[in-house]
Amino acid sequence: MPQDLLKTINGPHDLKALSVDQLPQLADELRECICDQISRTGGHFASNLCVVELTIALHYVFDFAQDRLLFDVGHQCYPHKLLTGRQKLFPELKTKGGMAGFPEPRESEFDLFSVGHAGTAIPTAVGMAIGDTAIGEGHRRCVSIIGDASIINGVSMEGMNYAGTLNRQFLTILNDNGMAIGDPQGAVAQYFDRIRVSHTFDDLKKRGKEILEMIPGGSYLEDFYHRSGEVIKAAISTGHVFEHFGHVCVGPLDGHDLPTLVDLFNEVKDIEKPILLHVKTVKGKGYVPAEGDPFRFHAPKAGVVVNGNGEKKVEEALSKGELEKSDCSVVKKPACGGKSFTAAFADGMKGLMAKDEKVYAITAAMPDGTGLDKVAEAYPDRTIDCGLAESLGMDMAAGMAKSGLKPFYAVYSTFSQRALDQTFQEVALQGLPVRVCMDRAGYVGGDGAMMHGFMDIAMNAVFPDVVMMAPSDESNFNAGLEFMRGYEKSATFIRYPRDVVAAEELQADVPKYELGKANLIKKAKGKKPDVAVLAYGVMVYTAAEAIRELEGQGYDVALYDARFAKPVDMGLVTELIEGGIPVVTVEDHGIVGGFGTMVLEGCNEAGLRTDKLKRIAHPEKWMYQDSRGGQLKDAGLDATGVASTIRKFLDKLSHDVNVDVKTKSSQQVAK
Ligand SMILES: Cc1ncc(C[n+]2csc(CCOP(=O)(O)OP(=O)(O)O)c2C)c(N)n1
Ligand SMILES: CC(=O)[C@@H](O)[C@H](O)COP(=O)(O)O
Ligand SMILES: [Mg+2]
Repeated sequence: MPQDLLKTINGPHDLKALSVDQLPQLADELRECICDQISRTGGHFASNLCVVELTIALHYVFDFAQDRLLFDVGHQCYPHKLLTGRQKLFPELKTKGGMAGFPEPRESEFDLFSVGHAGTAIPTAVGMAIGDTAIGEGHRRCVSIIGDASIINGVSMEGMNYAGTLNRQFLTILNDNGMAIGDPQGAVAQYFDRIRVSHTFDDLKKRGKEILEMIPGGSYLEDFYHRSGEVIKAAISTGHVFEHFGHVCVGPLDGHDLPTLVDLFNEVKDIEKPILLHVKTVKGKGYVPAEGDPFRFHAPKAGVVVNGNGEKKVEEALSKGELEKSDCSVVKKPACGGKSFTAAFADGMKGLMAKDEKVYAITAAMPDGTGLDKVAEAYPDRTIDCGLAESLGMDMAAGMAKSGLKPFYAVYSTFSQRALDQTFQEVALQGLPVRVCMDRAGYVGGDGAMMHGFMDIAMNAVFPDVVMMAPSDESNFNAGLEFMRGYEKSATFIRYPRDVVAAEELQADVPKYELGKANLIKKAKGKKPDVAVLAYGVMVYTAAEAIRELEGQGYDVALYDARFAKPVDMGLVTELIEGGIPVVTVEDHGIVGGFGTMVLEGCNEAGLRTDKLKRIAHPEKWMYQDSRGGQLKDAGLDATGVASTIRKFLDKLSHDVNVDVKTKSSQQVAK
C-alpha cells in the first residue's frame, strides 16, 4: 500500500481536511506503516495497532494544539505521533536522535508529559483540568486514554475518584482490550470481561429505549439522557462501575468503529461533566498473528513482525487452514545472542522453589519481562501476578513474609519506585525479609529516560538494616539468590541489568555470599597495586576488560566484585585506603546515592582519607533513548571509558604527589 493519505498528513489540520469516508483508509495506512517500522526496529506494537481508530477520531474531532490529550503508559502513542508531524522521525524509532517510544514534550507540543509508567494519565489530567480552569483556560478540553490493566493502578483509581467531582468537561477513555502485557488480573478485569461483548452502534440503537427505562426517573442521568445526542442516548450505560465514581458512563462501544467514534466525540466534546467512555478493542488489531497472540506482540524485537508481505503469507496460511491463530508462534523471535539476566533469574528462582516450598514469586503485571512466566509454568501455585499495581505487590510481599513465607518480588527497578513508601513502612520498618529482585537496573536502552533503573540503591539504602546486592554473572546470581533465601533479618534487594550474562565467567569457583563481603576476582601482580577496582554487578566484567587495557599500558590493578552496596565491605576499603592504594568504584547506577557514594560515606564515617577514591557511575543527567551500549558509552561506563577515567585519576594522583614532593623540598630549601 503506498500510504498516499498518510503522506499528506503533516499535522491534525491535514487530518481534519479528510472526509469521514477516507478515515478507514488512513487507519489501514497507519497500521501498515507501524507494521513495517516494527518489523525493522522492533518496538511497542499490539497496543499501537489497537488505538489506531481511537487516535484518528480524537484528532479529527478535538484540537489538541489547544485541548489536552494524555496517554496512560504512552506505549500506544505511535499513531498519535504519526498524525502530529513526526513521520520523519519514525524510521529512527527509539534510537538516539530518533523518535522516542513514549510521549515526549521535547519532540512536540502535542505531548504533554514525558511518561512511560502506568497510572499517570488520569491524575495528571485532573491536575491540568483544575489548572486550566483556574487560569481562565477552562475552554481547553481534557481527554485521557487508559488501558483496562492500567486503570486498576491505585493512582488511576484515586484520579477517577477525584475526577468524579469535577464540574467541567473531562473525558476518560477506557481502552479495554482485555489484556495487560499478559492476562489482566483481579476482580475488575473479571468485571470488564463480563461486559466484554462489544455492541455495535446499530445494536445499541435498538437498546436505546430499554436504557431509558433503566435510568431512574428524575435522576441527573435522565436529564442528561434527554439533552444528549443520538450516540450517547444509544450507548449510555447504567450500573457501570465508574458511575459510582461520579462519571456518566458510555459504552462499551466498538473502539474500531471510526464513524461512530467521530459522532460520539462530537457529541461528548462539550459536555461539562466527567464522562467515562468504555470502548472494547482488539490488541494487535489488523495484524493477524498479533490478534492471536497479543502477549508475544506487545513489544517484539526487530524481525518478529513480518512486514506487509509476510503478514499476507500468514493470513493466507490461516485462511487455508495451514496455520491456527493460536499457532502464530511460527513467527520466531530472533536469537538474542546470549542468556539474559532475566532468564538466569528465572532459572535461579526455579532452583530455589524446587528446594524450598516457602519460596513464592510475585510480579506486578510483568510475568514476561521478569521471567516469572517461565517460573509460573513450573510453579503455578507459588507464582502470583498481582496486576499492574507495584505498591500492592510490595504490601502483599510484606504480608506473606509476616505469615512466614519467603516472597521474592520480581519488579523492574524503575517500577519499584512506585512502591517506595510501602518498602519503607510495611517492609523495612517491620524488618520483614521481603526479597526484592530488581530487573532492568541500570540503563535500559531504547525506552529511555523514564525506564532506567538509576536510583534503586539511593532510594532503598536509606532504610536501616536492609541488604543490597548485585550479581556480576549467573553463578553469582544463583549464589546471591541463595543468600537471600536464607537471610531472615531484613529485606534484601538484588539488582541486575537488561543485559546478557557472561558466557565465560571470570571465576571457576564462586564463593558463597557472606554478608557485606566483597569477592577478590583478580589479584594484583605486585604487593601493592597501582589501583584497586571495586565493581558492582555486571560492571565487574566491564572493569575486567578495562583492566586488560590498563595492564597493557603497564598498570598493576586488583579487581573485586563488590557484591554488596549495603553493607559495604568496609574492612576491605579500610585496608586498601590505609595501605595507600587508590580505590575506584564502578557501577551502572546514578552517582548520587549509588554504590560509590556508599563507599565514600563509609570512608567519611570511618575517618578515612577520600582523596584516593574515585567513583565511576551515571553522570547526573537525563539519558534519552539509545542502545544500552550507547548510553553506557556516553556515561563513560564502557570498558574504554572506565580505563580512561582510571588512567586520568592515577595520572592526577601521581601529579599531585609530584607537586607535593616539589613543594615540600622547596619549603625545606627555604628553611
Ligand atoms: C508502573 C508501571 N508498571 C508496569 C509497566 C509495564 N507495562 C507497560 S504496558 C503494560 C500493560 C498495560 O496494559 P493496558 O493498560 O491494558 O494497556 P494495553 O497494553 O493493553 O494497551 C505494563 C504492565 C508500566 N509501564 N508502568
Ligand atoms: C511500556 C512498558 O513499560 C513495557 O512494555 C516496557 O517497555 C518493557 O520493557 P522491556 O522491553 O525491557 O521488557
Ligand atoms: Mg489492555
